[in-house]
Amino acid sequence: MLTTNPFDLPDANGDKLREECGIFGASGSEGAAALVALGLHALQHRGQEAAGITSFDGAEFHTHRAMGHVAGNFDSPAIIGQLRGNVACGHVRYSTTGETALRNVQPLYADLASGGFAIAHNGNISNAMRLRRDLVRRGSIFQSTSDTETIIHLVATSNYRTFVDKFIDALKRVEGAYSLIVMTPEGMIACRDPLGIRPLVMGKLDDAIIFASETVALDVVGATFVRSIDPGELVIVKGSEVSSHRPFAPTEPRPCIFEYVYFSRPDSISEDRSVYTVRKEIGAQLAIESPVDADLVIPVPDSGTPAAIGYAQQSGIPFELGIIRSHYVGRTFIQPNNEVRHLGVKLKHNANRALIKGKRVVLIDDSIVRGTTSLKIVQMMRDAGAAEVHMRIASPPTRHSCFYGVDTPERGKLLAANMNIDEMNSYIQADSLAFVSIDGLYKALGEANRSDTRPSHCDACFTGDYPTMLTDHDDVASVDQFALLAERVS
Ligand SMILES: O=P(O)(O)OC[C@H]1O[C@H](OP(=O)(O)OP(=O)(O)O)[C@H](O)[C@@H]1O
Ligand SMILES: NC(=O)CC[C@H](N)C(=O)O
Ligand code: SF4
Ligand SMILES: [Mg+2]
Repeated sequence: MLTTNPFDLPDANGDKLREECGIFGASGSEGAAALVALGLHALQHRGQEAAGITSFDGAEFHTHRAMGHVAGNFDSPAIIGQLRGNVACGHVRYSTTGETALRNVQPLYADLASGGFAIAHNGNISNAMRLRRDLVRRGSIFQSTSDTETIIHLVATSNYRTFVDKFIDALKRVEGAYSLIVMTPEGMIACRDPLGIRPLVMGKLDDAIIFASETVALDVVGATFVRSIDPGELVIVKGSEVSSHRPFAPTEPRPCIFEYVYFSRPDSISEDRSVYTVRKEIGAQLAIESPVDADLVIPVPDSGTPAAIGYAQQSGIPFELGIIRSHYVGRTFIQPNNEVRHLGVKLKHNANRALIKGKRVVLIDDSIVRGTTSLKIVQMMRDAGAAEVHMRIASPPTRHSCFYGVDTPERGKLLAANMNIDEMNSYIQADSLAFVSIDGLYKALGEANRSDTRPSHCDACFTGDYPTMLTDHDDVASVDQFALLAERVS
């Protein structure tokens, strides 16, 4: 369904696996907002729907939030100039709860009894609906449909005395995934949920303390990496004073393994591991587990590239850029609907014909979600004259939805939730298809295999083993069950 303007894309309908959000905070830096804008720019791959920055000048909070990219929204000196103060935090968004609308763009802000409160959140609260219902019954008036706003109301209605105690009380009532940066008149707090599902790191730039979703954002602003925020840790910055608090009972962390597969930028360091090196290692595992006789290893750019280098090095098959990617199209994960997604893939990738003709090629991509990309790329290789097309995927089949800050399509739309590998192979029309095993993925992280009893990461989208309660999901399921029962009874 094309309009007369082929680039005039219809509104998002939210049924595609999207990425996450990115958060960045700076405390103690003159013109902190400019630094935050640069940091958010480095995190743009994590969220391209909307961006926002809130600053505090010692007396007042200032906010600018808008739909669209960081560059378009924060490249004007007038806007940056109005975000006064030496403390600021910001957010790039992909929505997981609440529609793509200005009222849900973060940082969210409220005037509480304790003063101003701004919050930037990466993750998703898996009992937000239940909490919201209870809060609304008790009189809370929500301004947005975002899960993040429940934290504001829980803080506002907490019976504890100090702000920090109210905040901790609120966190103890939410389940799911959250990396947060919050600002109050007293200072900045950065924290991670007890399982550390979403990432968050701390850096330093002269006297300023920086918090960011990924280390790449520290690099971009010239900050040095200090350490990761620990799962369940709150770091409080008040002027030049930094203190660490651990209000939760210690648990085995479960950071998201998909950060290594796709979300993080390859030049980031995650939990002391280079994301690039892990991706190469996954490719090498894939070559060990699923070798193929071929002439060329070809990456599906962008995020298939490091794994393809690993596959080529391990197999000895030459690596070539057999697909050229347009730099003017973003990630196709985020294309809003099927028609546009197909168009997007064609706009984005093109076969390097001169290289392909008559060759047996191994295509390497990081993941298959709906299969849109694989289907197109295999066909593209055939059209360019490939003799054989073998597809190798640097993650296990994505069979389950994510409830922790990644907007996965519902299960029914995940190719691997509906088909076995042979069926998927027929669907994408490749000569062969293989995925790295779940143990192979853990081997790439330096572990012997996946521990079934104590897995070191969240890998629920591959295994269905969710590390937290999923209250809202279960509520919906029980409502559905109830409706089904009522239907049967009537
Ligand atoms: O099976 P699908 O539904 O097509 O989704 C999977 C594809 O989407 C992602 O690429 P994307 O284009 O989003 O980003 P990238 O440029 O970082 O690879 C991923 O790397 C796969 O190529
Ligand atoms: N992807 C995310 O981390 C989203 C944060 C939050 N749940 C929102 O929808 O705004
Ligand atoms: S379900 Fe998948 S994408 Fe979501 S947090 Fe777990 S590993 Fe990451
Ligand atoms: Mg891709």
